[in-house]
Amino acid sequence: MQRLTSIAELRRWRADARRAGKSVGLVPTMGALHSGHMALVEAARRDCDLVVMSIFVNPRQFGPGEDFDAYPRDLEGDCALAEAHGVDAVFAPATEEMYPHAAGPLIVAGRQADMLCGASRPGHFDGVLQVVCKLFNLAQPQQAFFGQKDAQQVAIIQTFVRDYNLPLEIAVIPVVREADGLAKSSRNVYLSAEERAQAPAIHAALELCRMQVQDGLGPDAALRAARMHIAQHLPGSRIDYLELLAWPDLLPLADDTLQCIALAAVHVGRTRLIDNITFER
Ligand SMILES: Nc1ncnc2c1ncn2[C@@H]1O[C@H](COP(=O)(O)OP(=O)(O)OP(=O)(O)O)[C@@H](O)[C@H]1O
Ligand SMILES: CC(C)(CO)[C@@H](O)C(=O)[O-]
Ligand code: BAL
Repeated sequence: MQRLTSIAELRRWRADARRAGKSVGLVPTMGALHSGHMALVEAARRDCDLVVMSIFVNPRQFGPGEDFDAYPRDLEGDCALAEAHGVDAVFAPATEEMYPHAAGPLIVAGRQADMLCGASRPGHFDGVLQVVCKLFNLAQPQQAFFGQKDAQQVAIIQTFVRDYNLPLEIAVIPVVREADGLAKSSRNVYLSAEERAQAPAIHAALELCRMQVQDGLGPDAALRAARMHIAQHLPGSRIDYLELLAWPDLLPLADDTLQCIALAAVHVGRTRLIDNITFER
């Protein structure tokens, strides 16, 4: 596996792939890799000749007071795991390599960024689009792989790719969970033993919401039941949002909505966890 740290090295790697007639799959990550990331790698290996993974904790998607400094970093462990899973190249640039200027031209995410995580993390999705756009331009992948765990991110990136006619396909990989239902996340390491034991209540609440809707209950009643479940099973937590929307456009449910998504962000101690499930009504 090749380890690339400069933009020039990534460009050379990409040019070699083109000369060899190989297709490229990009897996963008912030590192602290787990089996959720590996599901993205496996899909990329199935679909593409070569897989490049980026590992970059992108400062521009963190707001003031967020966990940029505390975010788990383990480049050596990540590279070993990536290599063991057949990643061909890891691109792990320094911040100055990606952002040589203090301020760059901003990409402003549209309507889909005004709610959910975008409402509590203003500017977050502008930062995501900025780094993702640079990675797409550098790696020029035929496909880029993202996790459904970050559902709003997926919707915003898909809209961006469509609106700007970017020449690549976005592949979306289902949420990988622990045996008890907790979505795998690099931030799970922040949880205390007690918080970790209670955290599966988020997924259980989303499932409860799904069952209620599929049993014919209205969205408000289903969301109330889900909120109550979290209050009972995750005492001391704070719900940032818990919503039921149409998927993938993230619009309010209409009478004829078929594809739904139940999404939650919950503060568990000092950790903010997100999760979602999609289902048919
Ligand atoms: N449990 C998971 N299942 C599927 N995809 C995942 C999962 N966790 C992360 N991913 C995907 O991996 C990619 C990189 O995510 P990232 O490096 O932010 O990891 P993360 O575990 O989501 O971290 P955090 O929870 O701190 O945001 C994203 O596309 C994300 O959706
Ligand atoms: C897509 C991404 C790697 C951009 O920094 C990040 O938002 C993430 O890990 O989901
Ligand atoms: N996976 C989303 C990246 C973030 O929380 O900044």
